[in-house]
Amino acid sequence: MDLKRVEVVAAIIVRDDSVLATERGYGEFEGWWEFPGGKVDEGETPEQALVREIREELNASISVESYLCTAEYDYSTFHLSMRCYVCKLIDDEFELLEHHAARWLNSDNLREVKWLPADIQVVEAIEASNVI
Ligand SMILES: Nc1nc2c([nH]c(=O)n2[C@H]2C[C@H](O)[C@@H](COP(=O)(O)OP(=O)(O)OP(=O)(O)O)O2)c(=O)[nH]1
Repeated sequence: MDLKRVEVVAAIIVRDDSVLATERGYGEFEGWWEFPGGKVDEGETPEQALVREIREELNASISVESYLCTAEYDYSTFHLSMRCYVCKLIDDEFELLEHHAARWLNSDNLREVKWLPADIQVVEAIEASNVI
């Protein structure tokens, strides 16, 4: 049987030579690290979903700068299709409304956190780009 397809957007928030990683604060993947974002609602563009999710999760405004990659990954109960965009914080500040922790990671320590399995593809795309 085909797995249910879940469409997600994720923000690769860049500042200087670092990207923002956040630790999931609840649910099945609690304790795993991810790029902030979430599911796209019906009728939303990916960019609109991203701006909404970052407001909900980080109480921050972002500008969506460019498309980076799409991670495709089969979890046991669903297929994840995750579009990732390079973004910038409009103000420097953010709050962790849903996550346990956040870290700014650079190219030397990008692999130090326990990334969600799908995110290894995104880490590779960051490494192959000149994003950080
Ligand atoms: N936001 C985000 N989600 C990711 C990443 N990597 C990854 O596998 N995922 C998965 C985890 C979730 O199953 C799904 C994102 O959905 P979500 O953040 O809305 O999570 P959720 O299911 O807890 O949300 P909700 O239904 O409670 O609103 O994508 C990532 O880097 N960022």
